[in-house]
Amino acid sequence: MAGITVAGVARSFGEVHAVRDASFEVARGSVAGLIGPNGAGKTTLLLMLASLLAPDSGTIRIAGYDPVTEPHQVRRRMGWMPDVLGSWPTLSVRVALATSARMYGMGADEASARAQELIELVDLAPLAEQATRVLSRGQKQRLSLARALVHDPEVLLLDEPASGLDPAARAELRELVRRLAGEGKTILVSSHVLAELEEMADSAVYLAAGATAAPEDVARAGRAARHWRIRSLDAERLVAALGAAGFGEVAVVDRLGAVVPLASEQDAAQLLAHLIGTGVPVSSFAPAVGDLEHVFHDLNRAGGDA
Ligand SMILES: Nc1ncnc2c1ncn2[C@@H]1O[C@H](COP(=O)(O)OP(=O)(O)OP(=O)(O)O)[C@@H](O)[C@H]1O
Repeated sequence: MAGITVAGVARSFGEVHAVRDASFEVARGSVAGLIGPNGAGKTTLLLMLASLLAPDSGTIRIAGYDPVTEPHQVRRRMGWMPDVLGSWPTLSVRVALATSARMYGMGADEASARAQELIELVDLAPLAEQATRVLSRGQKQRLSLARALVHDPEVLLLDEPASGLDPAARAELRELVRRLAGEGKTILVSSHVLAELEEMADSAVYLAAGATAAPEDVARAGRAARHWRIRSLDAERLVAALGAAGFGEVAVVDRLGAVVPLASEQDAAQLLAHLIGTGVPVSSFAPAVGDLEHVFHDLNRAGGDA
């Protein structure tokens, strides 16, 4: 059984069709990225998965339970990290976490032990006795993640968890998410930072104008023509060789090298062999953007053309 199953889910707010048709599965013990432009319906979808908003139609299962008819079962097994932490501003980090733990039915001693574990897990020890209102945005994100983990849930829903985090904290978040998935948790993460998701997610759910992209469209987008960035120790020779190779127009030449549109991985392999064969000192040859970003742009372009 999948950790998360969504089939034909829709939700409107009056005339606004925030989610029109969402269908996807996230395998147990895996991380899925939830990707979509602003206003695509990501937060609305996550709220429905978290049992905080009822769908108008469709079915959702979280660890096998229905958030509409079995919200208590879902909340026991699901941790929700909202994009903005709404919390008790005057409580200390430690007391806020212990209070959350008490709300899940833990006794006082168990709750304070859990608070201590979580403070260490998200690296908030030096701030444990501070009121939560004095935390920086990134520190609040870490507290919010700790709160989502209080009851050791099977399924985690993270809405923009990396927002406001510095690069070191982002790297720690990635590691933590991977570790939690390794322990068997099912994790759905929404983020606009696709390079971030690239390193963290096993799969991706693309949402545009309230609808998830069909798997065949995602596969097609993955195979579509894309830009490759090529660097050489001798930029002039590279540009001359590219012109002569006839693989397509060089799109950009800048201090980071040349960017060339190529129809397929086969073309990329052939061009690389050609450049090396003609003696161009190539120092780097790679897709200009990651796979997720490539698919995201291609799907949005295709959606815009429709
Ligand atoms: N409570 C509400 N009442 C009316 N409209 C809403 C409500 N919540 C969301 N919407 C609308 O539904 C659409 C989807 O919003 P949602 O917040 O789910 O998008 P999102 O993908 O999370 O966007 P972002 O990436 O900008 O956070 C938007 O047009 C939004 O204005």
